[in-house]
Amino acid sequence: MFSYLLQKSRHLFIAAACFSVLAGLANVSLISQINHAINTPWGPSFLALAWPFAGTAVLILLLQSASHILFERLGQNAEAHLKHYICSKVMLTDYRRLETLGGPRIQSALTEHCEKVKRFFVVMPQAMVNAMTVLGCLAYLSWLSWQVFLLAVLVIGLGMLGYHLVHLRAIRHINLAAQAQDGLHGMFRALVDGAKELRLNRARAGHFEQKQLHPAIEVVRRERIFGMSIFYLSTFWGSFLIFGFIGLVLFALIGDVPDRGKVVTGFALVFVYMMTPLEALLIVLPEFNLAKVSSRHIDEISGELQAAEEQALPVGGQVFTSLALRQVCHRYYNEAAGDMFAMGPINLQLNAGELVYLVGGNGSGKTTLAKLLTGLYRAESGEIILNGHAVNADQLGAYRQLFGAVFSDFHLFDTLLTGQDVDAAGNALLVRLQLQHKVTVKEGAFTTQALSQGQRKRLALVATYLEDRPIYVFDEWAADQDPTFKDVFYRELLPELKARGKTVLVITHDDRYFDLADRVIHLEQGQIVGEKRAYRAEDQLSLV
Ligand SMILES: Nc1ncnc2c1ncn2[C@@H]1O[C@H](COP(=O)(O)OP(=O)(O)OP(=O)(O)O)[C@@H](O)[C@H]1O
Repeated sequence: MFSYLLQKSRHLFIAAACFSVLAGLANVSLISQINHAINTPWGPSFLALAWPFAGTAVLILLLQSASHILFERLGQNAEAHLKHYICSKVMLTDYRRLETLGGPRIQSALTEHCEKVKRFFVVMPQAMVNAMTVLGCLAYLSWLSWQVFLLAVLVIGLGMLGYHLVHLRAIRHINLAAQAQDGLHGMFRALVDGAKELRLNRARAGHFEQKQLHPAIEVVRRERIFGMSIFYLSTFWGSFLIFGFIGLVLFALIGDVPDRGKVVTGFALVFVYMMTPLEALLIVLPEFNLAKVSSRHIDEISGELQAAEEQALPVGGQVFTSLALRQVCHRYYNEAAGDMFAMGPINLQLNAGELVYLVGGNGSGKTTLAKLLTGLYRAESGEIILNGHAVNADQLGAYRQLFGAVFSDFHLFDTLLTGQDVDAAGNALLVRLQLQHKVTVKEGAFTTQALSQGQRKRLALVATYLEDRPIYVFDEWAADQDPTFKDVFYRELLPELKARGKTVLVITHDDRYFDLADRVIHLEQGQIVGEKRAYRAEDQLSLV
């Protein structure tokens, strides 16, 4: 991911890196000027050194500011780019895969991991300036004494080897913390979404807080402390080597040379000047490693978010006449519980203008069948036949556009994207569903969503109704509506849709209205066990 991001903004990166490198070189030039000034006697030639000094200092400030601004820009660009990239992958990913992957992992990729990758760019300019300063100081050292220079290279080599070994260990802890953090995102959601349940049940709240939330926070805390402590211990190792190096040079290597004072001052100046950037460099290294870990997590998650190919529907697929599931099968496997739910083989045909009810006990597979029918799930085996033509996996995206649906866990968007002026039609529907005093449709959007769950479900119905698709699926829409709205739904809206030639599949337990359906299909344990045409209340569903 890093190389891709760098590649994408390479011009900006090169410019920012050049500013950083120049700032580092200017830093080194400043130290040689200081050393020169220390060894120049007072007089006009000494005073003449002030102007280049001032010029170099101003140049350093300008270069550093420019590189900071450019790297900040790079960081923000990288974060925004990653968010766009992950979001569009999520949008295109197979629905079932998304269900399996789970919201918390995507959430943490979009927040924490993107932020850490951004930090890479934010800390980069200072790291580059520091690295250049250290390299420049080393070059200056080599000019002062090649023996000292070789010793410095040896020390830095040893330091880097130690760092590498230690960081491998630290990253293991940081990874564990990242995994626990993914779980925490789910818990944070439960903290708000489950606020009612938690307040109504102290035992549950206690269990959730003590056995789940706190332990997970604790794991993140502990593993991050371990990981980061190891990182900082490696900084200690680096500083230890530097002190050892300075001691060796000052007390063992220089010896009794002529002009000893001048030589020692020169070395001391370089050491003092080099120490701060070297330490800053050591401290910043963990951030690079954290960014690397996060980038790997983003790679992993986006690898799992596989977009399907998009192809148009088969010829003649656009004008809907009939739809059939042939030998369609699907399985859920719950690894944790060692449990499996198998649906199918299902054979089912829906024709244009048909009103079909799908009934069955809880957990019999009605919603799963609706998800297979609408193309949200890919069948493990079997076929979907649209207007007599098989729909292949790559055509599912186009196929899904035939449907308007309200599932029981619907999400209500503010805007009604129907491509035409729907305010009048929307407001007329709101009147029929007695919501006109609460909400209106204005410029293609609902004026509010601050309504009861049943009222919001009526809004979802309005939004879907206005989409004007050939096939509608309603998953227990009426379950939480009062009798008046059940009547409006079953006796007015559904027959109206049918009269407009729409095909409607209604998942329901409302047996009072079964007689209004053209067909009632009975599902149990993932199998169609009965079907009745022109159903009457006294009818029993017969086995197929
Ligand atoms: N996302 C999922 N992951 C794993 N298993 C699932 C998932 N969704 C449903 N199941 C399993 O599939 C079975 C059928 O579920 P489904 O929601 O299709 O039933 P349903 O007939 O719509 O039930 P209800 O009337 O309660 O809404 C359930 O028994 C459940 O074990």
